[in-house]
Amino acid sequence: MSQRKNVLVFRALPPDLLERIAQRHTVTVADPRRAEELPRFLAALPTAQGLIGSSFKLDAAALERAPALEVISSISVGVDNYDLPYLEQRGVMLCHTPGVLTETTADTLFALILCASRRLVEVANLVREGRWVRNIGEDLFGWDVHGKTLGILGFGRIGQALARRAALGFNMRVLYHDPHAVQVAELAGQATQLPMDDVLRRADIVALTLPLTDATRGLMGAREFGLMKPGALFVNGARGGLVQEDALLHALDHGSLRAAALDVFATEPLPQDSPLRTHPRVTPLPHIGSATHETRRAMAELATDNLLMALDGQRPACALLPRR
Ligand SMILES: NC(=O)C1=CN([C@@H]2O[C@H](COP(=O)(O)OP(=O)(O)OC[C@H]3O[C@@H](n4cnc5c(N)ncnc54)[C@H](OP(=O)(O)O)[C@@H]3O)[C@@H](O)[C@H]2O)C=CC1
Ligand SMILES: O=CC(=O)O
Repeated sequence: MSQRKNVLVFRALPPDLLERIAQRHTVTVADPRRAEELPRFLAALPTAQGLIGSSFKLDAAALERAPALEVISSISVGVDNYDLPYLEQRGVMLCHTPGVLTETTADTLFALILCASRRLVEVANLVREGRWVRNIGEDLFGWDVHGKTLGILGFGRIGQALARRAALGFNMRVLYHDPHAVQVAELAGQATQLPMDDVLRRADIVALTLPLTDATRGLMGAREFGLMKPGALFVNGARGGLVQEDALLHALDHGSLRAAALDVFATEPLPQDSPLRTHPRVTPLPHIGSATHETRRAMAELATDNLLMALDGQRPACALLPRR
């Protein structure tokens, strides 16, 4: 039996998974995003050997308070909340949850495409608010999705799952950009890799499915929105920091972007005074890409497995750091 260690759980876990961890280690549960729990979180950091949670920025300054730390097990695939060079230099293991959320997140992205193209929120509100008194007119017609060209920036797990839905389910052409030359056999003839600017120029719908890093922060700015086809739809299911939000608003209000469908924002939760919250041509979601019962459960299980393996001195398959 390995040594009992201190684990700080900074995002709610299902009770049975908490119990699994507590059988082996000493657990503190404290969500730093809740003001009343922050003091307990800060008090537990100095002795914590394992951290498990998500949706909270743990930068170098925060982790300086955790000198005993051995592993962070993130309940997410994205790891932009962590300072990777700092963790690498300290030798702290970082694990994440790739794969188990891929299909659900691609579903969400495709739902956003359909929702924004067919204006589902607008017309549902018309019915709810008792304004459906005659057949709708052209002012509320939508745009077809089937047969269009979908551009995908970031052709990894989620990008490919989105491409499959588009090409195989909706007869769409797929253009994608990724640093790797990725080929997906079942999409042969229906998905083409191009430089990013060509994807932007040629796609009717552009979707982001790439990670937020120092290299990709602010990737979509005025120049990039300016390259997009007149009347195109922009979809972000990855991270808000990839987009210069002022440039997006400008493209909506003064450029030729038709609409934006966004699951993620530069600041989350979206500030009350953000123009993106109420813009008539923005479909905003509260970062729900992976938020189904089944997938959130699978993510929590995988993160728990990762944590326990790492605290046992093993390297889980989902360890990103230390790099091999
Ligand atoms: N909305 C939500 O709730 C969710 C959002 N996400 C976000 O989606 C992201 C992608 O997840 P996933 O598909 O599993 O990750 P993957 O690593 O499988 O795919 C991302 C791909 O994007 C590539 N990439 C990196 N930089 C660029 C660039 N400048 N241009 C084009 N492609 C680039 C990566 O290449 P390389 O490997 O070389 O870096 C990789 O092939 C996550 O990082 C996360 O931020 C994920 C889940 C849910
Ligand atoms: O945004 C979600 C993630 O898993 O990353």
